[in-house]
Amino acid sequence: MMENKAPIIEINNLSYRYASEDVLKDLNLTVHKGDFLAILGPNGSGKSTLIKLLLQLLKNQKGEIFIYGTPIEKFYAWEKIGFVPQKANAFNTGFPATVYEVVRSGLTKKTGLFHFYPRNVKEKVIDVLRAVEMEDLINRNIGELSGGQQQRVFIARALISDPEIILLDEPTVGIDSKRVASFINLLERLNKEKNITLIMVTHDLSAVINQVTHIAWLNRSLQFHGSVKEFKNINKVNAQSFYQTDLESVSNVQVNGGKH
Ligand SMILES: Nc1ncnc2c1ncn2[C@@H]1O[C@H](COP(=O)(O)OP(=O)(O)OP(=O)(O)O)[C@@H](O)[C@H]1O
Repeated sequence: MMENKAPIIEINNLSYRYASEDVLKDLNLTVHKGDFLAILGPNGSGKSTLIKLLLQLLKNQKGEIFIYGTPIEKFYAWEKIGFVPQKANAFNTGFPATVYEVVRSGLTKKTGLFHFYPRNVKEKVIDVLRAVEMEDLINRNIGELSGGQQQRVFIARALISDPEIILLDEPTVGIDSKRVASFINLLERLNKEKNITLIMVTHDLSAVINQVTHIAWLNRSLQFHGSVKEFKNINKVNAQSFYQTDLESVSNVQVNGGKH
């Protein structure tokens, strides 16, 4: 059972406000090793704020976050945590960087380790590009790639420091729906085969429900957190008020595994 797995992120009574606006209210959430967690919720529900707090781009105001049991303010092993931003199509065709250079830039946190071993860097870049099936495009200009391909490059960039956790903030925005499926399958593979814990903000429940292991439904406070099985069970009981109405209005999801 998942409860036997080690908790790697523990959020206790976390609240956050910008100016006079309470954005996160009294959040409690534990993520275990190997979870593939989708964070869903309406626009403005605090999803990105939560990710920023987990990356310490924002500092805690109230409540605590522990990573591997360490209070996040005292956590320094950031190479264990990768981040994939919402960046599909972020580079135009003239952007002067190759796929190789973009992936290599993910090593900045570990420069000390790789600085004197340029050959190893190249091997490592090829290795992570292979993991996302992009090794053939290593010398291409990043701006010439599709949004979906660029996101794979960003996954490779996150993978290069051998992270144990990857946070993703709406990684499929701007990617056409055919490619979203293969992108989510890639994430599932990283989760299952490399046992990387994934925490992904998404609007698209139907695209991820068969791959993720857990769902957190956020609307400033946490409305639900549990396994996909528990989520489906709740929705059988409470389909109208929760699954159908709330989520469909947010994301135009087609429930029951419908394609779009
Ligand atoms: N830097 C900021 N200063 C003031 N208010 C902010 C700031 N960033 C976000 N907010 C507000 O906080 C609320 C939550 O924003 P957040 O980006 O966390 O939501 P979200 O769930 O990620 O939304 P979306 O799905 O639209 O991306 C919103 O009302 C937003 O306007």
